Amino acid sequence: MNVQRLSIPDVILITPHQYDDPRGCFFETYNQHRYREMGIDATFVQDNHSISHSKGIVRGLHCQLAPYAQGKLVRCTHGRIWDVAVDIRPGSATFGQWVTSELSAQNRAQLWIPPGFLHGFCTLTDGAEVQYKCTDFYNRDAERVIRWNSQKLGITWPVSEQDALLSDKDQQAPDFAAVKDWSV
Ligand SMILES: Cc1cn([C@H]2C[C@H](O)[C@@H](COP(=O)(O)OP(=O)(O)O[C@H]3O[C@@H](C)C(=O)[C@@H](O)[C@H]3O)O2)c(=O)[nH]c1=O
Repeated sequence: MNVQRLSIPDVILITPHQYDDPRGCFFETYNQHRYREMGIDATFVQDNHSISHSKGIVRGLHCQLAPYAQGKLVRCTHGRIWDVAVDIRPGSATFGQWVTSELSAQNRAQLWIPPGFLHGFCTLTDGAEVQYKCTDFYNRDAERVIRWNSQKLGITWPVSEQDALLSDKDQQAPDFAAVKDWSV
């Protein structure tokens, strides 16, 4: 298993060890003991499976406010995605900074995004499936949505504004700069 802390060190990129044999391969996608050893002291209560049908679909940026903030362990099980996490933890030295990683069915990589981050992704292939474990339950009222290409954040997405496909909710989301209360 390869464990890499990103430029925001609480965000961790994990590549499980893969066991290959003539039948195919095997790898663990979550092991409480091993993940706790690397600093992911989380209890997961909900698993999500998201299917996107084309390239250039953007989901995000989303979070849930405290006390419903969710940590997420994200992986891509079909196709490729470009995954983004934005630090919105009050008082954090890296507040407003973001990290990205390419997750794919091929590279098996997982991104651990702790509570207190916005999350979003863009599909890089025609068809992508994303599965993620969450540390808290979905709560529509606690959800906050921020514009994916917020000028203030300056995230370099792999898709243009014209080509990006978004939900109505994500299209109408406010800019990061417009939000004054980040009590997540
Ligand atoms: C996220 C979620 C949505 N839903 C419902 C609400 C809605 O009717 C439908 C689609 O929801 P959304 O449009 O919010 O789905 P989506 O845009 O895929 O939202 C997700 O985006 C990524 C980036 C995340 O990080 C997730 O936490 C989640 O916010 O599914 C649930 O029932 N449970 C859930 O956990």
